[in-house]
Amino acid sequence: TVTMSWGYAPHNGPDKWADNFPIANGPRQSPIDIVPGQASYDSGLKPLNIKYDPSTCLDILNNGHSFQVTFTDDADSSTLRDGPISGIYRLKQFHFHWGGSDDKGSEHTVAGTKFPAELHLVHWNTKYPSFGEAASKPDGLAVVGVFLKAGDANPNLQKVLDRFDDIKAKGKQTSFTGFDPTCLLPKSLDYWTYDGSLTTPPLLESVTWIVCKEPISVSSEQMARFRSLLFTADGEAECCMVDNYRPPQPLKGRSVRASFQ
Ligand SMILES: O[B-]1(O)OCc2ccc(NC(=S)NCc3ccccc3)cc21
Ligand SMILES: [Zn+2]
Repeated sequence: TVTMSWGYAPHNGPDKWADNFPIANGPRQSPIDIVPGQASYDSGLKPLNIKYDPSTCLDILNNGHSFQVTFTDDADSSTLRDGPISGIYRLKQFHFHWGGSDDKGSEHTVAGTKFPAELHLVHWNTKYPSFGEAASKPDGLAVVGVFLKAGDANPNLQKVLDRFDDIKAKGKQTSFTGFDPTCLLPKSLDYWTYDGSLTTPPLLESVTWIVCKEPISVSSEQMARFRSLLFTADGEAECCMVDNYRPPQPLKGRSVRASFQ
């Protein structure tokens, strides 16, 4: 099968994904616009229980759609528990989505507000044997989303950005160890949660979304660094990696719950 070269350009971007991935028009697609006034506070929601082990951090990769930091997930070393989920979910990778300017870039929006970027920490349910298996189950994945807001430089984020010279082009990968992504979480772990999907093909409807209310900071210089990455591989005409976000999708009757009042 010729895997479709999906992307974010007019010819292969979000408006074209349904051609090869009909689930793009499914009942629980992501991202969504979160309207705080319409979210219902659920006192039954537990606080997030996040425990990451920096020794599970493996490498950093430019996959042509974003850059991702990947973790070894053959043990319950870096896990997400409680919150809206049951059982133990293991951290697999984190990545970002961002814009070509500070007025756009996040996938989720808050009452229509776009942030310059959004972090996704991807976890899979250990009731399944692997990430690939879990990715096709309705309770298979749990993704923690964190908004990035323009402001002071973020020294923790800088540790990741300092490796960009090694992964500028699509397919580039370099070792990246000893990083604890807890340092990328906001002070408050108040969150909204709803049932959704991957926001990139194959758009599988297997994600319990957990979107933090509080953003973390990023400076405009740091955002410029994100935009210095390339969608393209060495030898191809250079195309800056920007606007790698899917716009909000129809809620289709879903409810969004809040862990806070
Ligand atoms: O929506 B997201 O951008 O944020 C959350 C999230 C998690 C995972 C992905 N995609 C992955 S891991 N695809 C490869 C794959 C997909 C399915 C099976 C095997 C392998 C994208 C996103
Ligand atoms: Zn993502």
